[in-house]
Amino acid sequence: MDVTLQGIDPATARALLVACVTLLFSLHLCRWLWQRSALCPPGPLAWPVVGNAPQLGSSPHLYFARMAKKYGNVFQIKLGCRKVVVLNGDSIKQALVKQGAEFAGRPDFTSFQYVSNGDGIAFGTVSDWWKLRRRAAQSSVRMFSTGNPHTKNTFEHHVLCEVRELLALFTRKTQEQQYFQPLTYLVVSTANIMSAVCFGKRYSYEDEEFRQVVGRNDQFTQTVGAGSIVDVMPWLQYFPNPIKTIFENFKRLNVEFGMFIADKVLEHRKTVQSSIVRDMTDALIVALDQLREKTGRSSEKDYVTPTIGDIFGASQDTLSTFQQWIILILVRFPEIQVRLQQEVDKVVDRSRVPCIDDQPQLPYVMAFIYEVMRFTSLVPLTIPHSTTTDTSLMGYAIPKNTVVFINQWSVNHDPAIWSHPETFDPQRFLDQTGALDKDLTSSVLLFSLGKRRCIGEELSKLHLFLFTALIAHQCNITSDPARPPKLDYNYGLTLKPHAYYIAVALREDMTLLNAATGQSSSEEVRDEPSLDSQTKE
Ligand code: HEM
Repeated sequence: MDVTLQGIDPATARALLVACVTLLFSLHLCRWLWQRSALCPPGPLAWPVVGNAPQLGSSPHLYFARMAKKYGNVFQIKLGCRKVVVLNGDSIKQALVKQGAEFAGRPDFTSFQYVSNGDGIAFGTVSDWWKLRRRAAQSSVRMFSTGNPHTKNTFEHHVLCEVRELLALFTRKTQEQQYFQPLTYLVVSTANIMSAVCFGKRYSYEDEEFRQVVGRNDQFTQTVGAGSIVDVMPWLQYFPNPIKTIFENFKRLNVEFGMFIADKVLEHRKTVQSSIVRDMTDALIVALDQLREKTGRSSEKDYVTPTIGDIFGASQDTLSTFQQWIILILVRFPEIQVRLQQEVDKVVDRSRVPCIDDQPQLPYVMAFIYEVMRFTSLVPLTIPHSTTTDTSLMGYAIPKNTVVFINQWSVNHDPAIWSHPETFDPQRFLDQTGALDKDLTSSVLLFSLGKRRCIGEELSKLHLFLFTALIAHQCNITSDPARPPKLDYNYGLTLKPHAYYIAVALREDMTLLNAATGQSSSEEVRDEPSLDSQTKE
């Protein structure tokens, strides 16, 4: 030691030491950075400030599917200054089911704070209290839909009554205008079914407050859908621009929606009894009050409003959009409408209306519904997820709090699963004996998977079955030859079909529907609707 250091003064020795340590540290850092970048998901080059936002275009799910072909099922983009990992194809099951807890978070997006005041289930991130509330919400949904034969029958009655009102309205509109736009009526009709189960009340098609509350779904879904600009470039809120205006409207509609729901909860609280649970709001008041007591949160705020608000909001938007697609597809493919009619006529005949118990005997109806789910993928990306911890997926490192987009569309249009995925063909879900192919129906991804899977899946399938079977049994729907229907849509959390025009003719009269709903055939339909907004669609 003495020999090597001989002739070197202490200051030089110290400098050499520092240089060596710095060199070693730099080498180590370079290696670490290299390793990290090697493990990062690949992805397209991003622009400064805006990232890949301009590339998303009007259909981000299609852009993501194209990028997945280039970079693989797990890739990364930048939106504004946020990194977003996009999952496609088989990586979705791996993340949401096999590594469910790690991918179950929600990002801290600005828009999410305004939905249900940031206290809801759908847009809130995971916590123990959130899990308890989610479970309570799930069981109250079941209690008023698919829980047992009695609840199923009550739910069926709500659907029957609303389909009856809707068809009476549609035939009257056809008489008055020949061809009319059905989109808004389908929203009010669906919202009424969910209002009956959530609040024990239906509304007239003319009710201004109700129309205001449910008539702005498109503004809501545009802002919370994956790829929404305000969430990744929040600075856009601070000076006048179109995004700021959209966001201001979004905030206003959330406040108004919250007030509508809070009012219903308040009314229920005045008369609720734990021995007679009348509807989902009652069920949630009882369940959440018990939970608050059990967990020592009695003094905390009331979570009934955000919870029932999420159920009502999530259900009426998705189900009404689904119905809009069903009607559009029936007029776009009239031969499929005829095939549905043939099946229901054969199984149900013309002496009664279709009911829940007919479902196993109506495989083509179910095949049609699954094909509408697959083909439209009307919720193309789920609500954005985030990682709850540092994790890795398919060999790529994904840090905690990374925003994750789940591209359901990519699964439903994967040519490895579906032959000619761009063709609408319900037959693909039937096996050689004409029975529903359960393996294939379970390959459709629309309600997500894992810990964030939709809590309304069973209710939705029951609702959509009844709606489709009743429509096929009761009426003929045709499109306006002067305005042929197109399958175009506006992107958002749900894909909204563009306006289209239809005419509706009853196949017989309303006698069977009246009898099934306990309505005398001479009775007038309850409301005379005049939705001005129809002309604005
Ligand atoms: C066709 C109808 C429907 C479709 C396509 C649909 C689809 C979805 C999707 C894709 C999600 C997001 C899952 C995720 O982020 O991974 C979701 C969440 C949710 N849905 Fe549905 N949904 C439908 C109907 C309903 C109904 C009828 C209800 C209530 C009765 C409902 C209540 C909810 C709730 C509360 C969540 C949030 C779950 C969570 O964050 O843990 N949905 N739904």
